[in-house]
Order: sequence, then structure tokens, then C-alpha cells
Amino acid sequence: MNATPSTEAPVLELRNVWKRFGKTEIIRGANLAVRGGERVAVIGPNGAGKSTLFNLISGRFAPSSGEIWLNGQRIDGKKPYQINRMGLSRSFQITNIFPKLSVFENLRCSVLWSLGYRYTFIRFLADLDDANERAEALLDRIGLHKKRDTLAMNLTYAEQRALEIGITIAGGASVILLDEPTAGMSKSETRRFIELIREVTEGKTLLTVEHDMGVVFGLADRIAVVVYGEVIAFDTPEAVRANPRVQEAYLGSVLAQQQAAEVAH
Ligand SMILES: Nc1ncnc2c1ncn2[C@@H]1O[C@H](COP(=O)(O)OP(=O)(O)OP(=O)(O)O)[C@@H](O)[C@H]1O
Repeated sequence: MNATPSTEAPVLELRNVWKRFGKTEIIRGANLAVRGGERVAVIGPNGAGKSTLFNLISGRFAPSSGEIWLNGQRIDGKKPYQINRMGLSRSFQITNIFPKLSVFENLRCSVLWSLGYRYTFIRFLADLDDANERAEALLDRIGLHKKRDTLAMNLTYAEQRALEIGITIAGGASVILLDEPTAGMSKSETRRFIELIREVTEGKTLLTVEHDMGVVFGLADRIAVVVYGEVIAFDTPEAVRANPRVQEAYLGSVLAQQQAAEVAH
């Protein structure tokens, strides 16, 4: 949808970003300019640096050099919570969930955190009408209304992943980073989950690291291909699929493997 060229300023931009661990260069001059509202899948071979890129964008690591911009403000070197308050939210998989709180309470905690409360005020939560309303609305959006009072630890795996997405969007961030959101799901769960992600990120900018090419081609407006710490292509799914450099470096072998796996089943 939003993959046509635009003169709008990018909402997220990496400018010549490098990351070294000791002497090892993991990210080597990465450039990326993501437009508002587009869905971007980041793909590439194992160890290419996809998670490291996410860690740099979300503030877990500071770049060795280069700049990262979010909504017109420089964010490289800022702390994760500062970047979060500036409008970027990253899923941390199920480690982000409080297993002994209910689904509703998990969502409410996230809403409150985004409003500036701390978990030590948990006893006052019931009085906070605004947070309650927002948490109820989130329950609907992620399709867990029937599980409102279920402890998070008793949810199915797919439901936990849905809750994780709810927690990630709870603060109203405009840029959402999801790390392999459908990992570990069956094919039918994956299909449903892609729909959920589409719905809950409508109007937001989404970046997702993904290995499953079905998810990538089903979800992404544009695909960023990371190989050996560089973004070697950033284009529409059709253009990326047809790109000889991408075919050679990554996609040719991955698509062949996936096709072989499908034939085998
Ligand atoms: N904190 C760290 N210290 C040293 N090396 C690291 C650190 N984090 C990541 N690396 C290295 O950086 C390289 C890229 O890792 P990264 O996890 O970013 O790749 P990836 O593309 O996400 O891989 P995968 O698809 O397998 O998850 C790997 O060789 C990894 O060992």
C-alpha cells in the first residue's frame, strides 16, 4: 500500500550506522529510511545482524557510529525507556508478560507504565478509570476479551503472543518493532496472527524481523534485506524477490528450502 515513492520525511531513519563488538564489525554502514504507516519486514541469513539492528533502534545498544532518527529526533545513544516515550515500542516476546497477573492486569500495567506510573502503585490501579478503559479496548483489539481474567501463564502460546502484541501497542507508540512475532506457531495460527498484526498496527509503522517467507510476503509493504551487517536491498516484495543480489545472497536458497519443506509435508 504505502510502497510508492514519497517525499515525506521518514519516521525512522538509520544513517550509516555501524556497530562493533570489540574488533568485530556486526553492523557495517546500515542505511534505512522507513516511511510513516508502512510495514517493513527485515530479513536475512542467520547472524546477519537483524536483531542487532533492532537492539540499536530500540536503544539496547548504542551504535559505534552513525545516526538513528525517530520522528525528526535523534535517538541513537538514548535509553530504551526514553525511546519508548518518544513513540517507539518493541516487543520483548513473552518475557515481557507477568505470568501471575491476568490478561487484563497485564494490559493495564502497560497502559499505566506508558502514562508514567510505576508498578509500585499497583494497589491504586483499580481507581484509574482511564487506564481501565484503555486496557478493556486493547482486550478487544487483540481478541482476548474472553480471556480477560485468565492468568497470563494459563494462556496458550498463540494467546501469549497476542498479549505480547497488546502490551507492545498499549502505550500508543506510532512505531512498532516485532521480533519474529509468529515464531513457534502452526500455519493456521500464523495466518490468523498476521491478520491480528495487520489490524492492530493499522495506521502505525511496523518493523518486523522475520524468517518465515509466508509472513514476510503476506505482511510487508517493503522488505529490508540485511546481509553481513549491511542493508543490501530495501524495496517492495516483488522487487526484492526479483533482485539478483538478494537471490544470490539469501532469498534463492531460502525459498528453495521452504518449497522443499512444503513438498515434504
Ligand atoms: N552482545 C554481543 N556481543 C558480541 N557479539 C554479538 C552480540 N550480539 C550479537 N553478536 C553477534 O552479532 C552477529 C549478528 O547477530 P544477530 O543476532 O544480530 O543476527 P541475526 O541476523 O538476528 O541472526 P538470527 O537470524 O540467527 O537471529 C552474530 O555473529 C552474533 O554472535
